[in-house]
Amino acid sequence: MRMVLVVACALIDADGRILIAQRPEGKSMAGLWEFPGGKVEAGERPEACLIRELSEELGISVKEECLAPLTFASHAYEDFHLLMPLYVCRRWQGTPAAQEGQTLKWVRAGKLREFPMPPADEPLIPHLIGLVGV
Ligand SMILES: Nc1nc2c([nH]c(=O)n2[C@H]2C[C@H](O)[C@@H](COP(=O)(O)OP(=O)(O)OP(=O)(O)O)O2)c(=O)[nH]1
Repeated sequence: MRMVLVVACALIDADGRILIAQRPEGKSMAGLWEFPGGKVEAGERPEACLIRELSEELGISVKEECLAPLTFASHAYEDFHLLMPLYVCRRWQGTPAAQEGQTLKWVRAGKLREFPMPPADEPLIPHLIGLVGV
């Protein structure tokens, strides 16, 4: 099966809340809440991809040394297999604001289950709860 590499990031604020974004209408899995990030382009390093996506999607600037790997998702969708490293980041420049029509929300890790997420993301939640608490 086709393997798709997507990098994603849990931004964590000073209160320990995590930023999620709602996929806009017209995209696959529209309406579901996800971690900011996106597909790694040919020849691109995953960390560079994530820094690019965070800038494009949220208008923030992140330094590579502020990205810490937490875990990854490995999930078989119908038409591709998703491999998605999840980084966490507690330090960035600027204020995250939706640049691409998404809806953003800061939520406690223990509340993530209240927001419908892609099936690949569900196993990530306990790792985030382990990191920041409920
Ligand atoms: N950014 C992000 N993508 C996720 C998450 N969980 C998850 O299954 N995905 C999937 C959705 C998409 O298939 C892919 C990310 O693609 P993308 O955001 O760069 O591009 P896209 O929506 O335009 O892609 P597409 O699905 O429409 O082809 O990874 C997540 O938490 N964050």
